[in-house]
Amino acid sequence: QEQFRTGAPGNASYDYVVNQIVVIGGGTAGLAIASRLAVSASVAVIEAGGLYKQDNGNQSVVPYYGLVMPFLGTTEDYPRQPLMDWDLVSVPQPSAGNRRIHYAQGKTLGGSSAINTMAYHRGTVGSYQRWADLVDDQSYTFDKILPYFKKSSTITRPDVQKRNAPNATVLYDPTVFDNSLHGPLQVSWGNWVDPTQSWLARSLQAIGQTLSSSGFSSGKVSGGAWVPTTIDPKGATRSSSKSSYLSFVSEKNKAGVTVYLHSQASKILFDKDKRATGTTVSTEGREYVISAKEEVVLSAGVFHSPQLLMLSGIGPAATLSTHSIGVVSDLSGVGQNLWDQIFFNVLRGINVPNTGTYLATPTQQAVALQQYFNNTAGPYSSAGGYLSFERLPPKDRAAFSPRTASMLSKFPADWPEIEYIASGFPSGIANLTTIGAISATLLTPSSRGNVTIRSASIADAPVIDLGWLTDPADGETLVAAFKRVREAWKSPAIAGILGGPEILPGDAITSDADILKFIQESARPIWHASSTCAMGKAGKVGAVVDSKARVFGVKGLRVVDNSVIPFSVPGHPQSSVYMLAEKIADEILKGR
Ligand SMILES: Cc1cc2nc3c(=O)[nH]c(=O)nc-3n(C[C@H](O)[C@H](O)[C@H](O)COP(=O)(O)OP(=O)(O)OC[C@H]3O[C@@H](n4cnc5c(N)ncnc54)[C@H](O)[C@@H]3O)c2cc1C
Repeated sequence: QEQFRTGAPGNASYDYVVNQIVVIGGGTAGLAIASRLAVSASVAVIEAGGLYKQDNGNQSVVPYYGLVMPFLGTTEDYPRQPLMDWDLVSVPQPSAGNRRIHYAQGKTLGGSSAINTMAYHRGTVGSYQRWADLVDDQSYTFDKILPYFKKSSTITRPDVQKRNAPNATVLYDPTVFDNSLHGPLQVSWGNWVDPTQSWLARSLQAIGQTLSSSGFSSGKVSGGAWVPTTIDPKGATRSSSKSSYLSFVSEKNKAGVTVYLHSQASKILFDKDKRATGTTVSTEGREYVISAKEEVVLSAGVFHSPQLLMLSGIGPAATLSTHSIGVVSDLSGVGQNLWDQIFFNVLRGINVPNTGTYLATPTQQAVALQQYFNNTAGPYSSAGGYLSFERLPPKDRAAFSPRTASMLSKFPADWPEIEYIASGFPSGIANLTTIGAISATLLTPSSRGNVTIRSASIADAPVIDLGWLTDPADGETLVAAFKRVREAWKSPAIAGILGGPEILPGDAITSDADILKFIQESARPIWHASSTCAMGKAGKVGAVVDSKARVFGVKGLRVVDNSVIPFSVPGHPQSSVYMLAEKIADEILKGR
């Protein structure tokens, strides 16, 4: 049975609580793996945050808000929401306008699955083959992991009547889902389509990114599609790891998960044989130990998993010694190899409505609310939208330096370089309904960042260097993508809706140097950072866990979250995070 504890257990100031398995971090991967393991083990989940419905209300439940939550702002002066977000701000990024970037991460039961923008799709056949090769384990090829993708998700086809959008036809391959498995995560389409997006989709199709007939979940990520989202179609609400996996396990009344809310793990403990025995935890200022008879699973996410490893004596020996932390396992890769995908927008005025147009006045909002409550439809049910992926065409690659061409040639042939997203928002400018945005996201970053610790205390946030644009190949690729975005904006398919010249960066920006400067000054995170505790072959420099997610050099400790995926999967990662949790849960259950 699902249980929540909000205070420290027992009355003493220092207690022991023993479970078979302790999962640190009740986020996307953490709740998925805990729920599966609870079939036969007693599992404790230690989560630093609370319950998002209480702490963030509709914002993290109603799909529309997923796209506009204010605390997702990326500048240093973003509106803070400490009940939901870790308030992480990077060090200045010298190759990106020297900006410090606020990088939102969910601090709540459900983790980042409770604040993400819900797009759901999978990586490419070639990218998973790369994963398998990097970790020397062919059980990571697409064919072999497909059963875990299927096990984790249930798809519901779009409700065409409610969507009421003949120009936004959904195409996907139903054979790569299997609803008979009752996968906890709900995948469906919003019952509303932003008119701006269906217009801008045409511009991307007009420049050669044709509509994919199979969508993006069958191992091909190319061309355009209306992407499905992690929305539960029953009430048109967010499907997070909490609302899906954790509710699923309690419904099935399995052995049970005990969740410790507002509880921060501060140090993983080891016995003399370097076996993980549990973790120290602090709840509302009280310190105690939660012990694990079998194993500890660390699922604290891309920034906090490496932090906790280092605080516990696992990491680069030099870093540990700087902070007087005893070395348990000297692993140079902990906190290194940070991959991140960044994007920029090119904005133009357009004269078609956007979703916000329908929510502009209190009367409109009241109508929309009724549509949402009575019919799970209307603007509040909107999420996801139109995504388009491509490898840049030969004419655009022709400008690449030999080095950049060579860096890009190292990616598998089916790995797209750029993702384009079409969106729009109210303009606030007289006689102009909408500011349309076409963004380009870099999916083949060569720059790498890192995470380290500020001190030996969990109270100090990790130090994050995103490494943005430090490799010139990334700037060159994004300059080429910028030109593709302008080509889309200039396509005759949308000439009739344009209202005035380019708003951002503006028609004066034409040289490669100026375009690059614009990109450096405006690049933003799409929040897909990964790979800071990379999975790899035993003995390979930089590898932190093996292909079963076991940490090298110690026993009884695995890391299962987006930090171990050895690269940023092309596109949006949550499906792969859930897949990994399912795969490792299977592994653990088989070994019990
Ligand atoms: C704003 C945003 C939008 C995104 N949009 C999309 C999208 O549309 N599609 C998509 O596929 N992906 C998207 N992503 C990415 C995706 O959501 C993440 O990659 C994924 O959720 C990461 O899962 P995780 O398990 O690695 O970490 P998380 O889900 O972040 O879980 C980590 C958990 O550990 C907890 N924790 C950390 N440290 C401690 C500690 N010391 N003690 C106890 N608990 C701790 C945290 O509070 C959190 O609950 C988005 C991410 C963000 C932030």
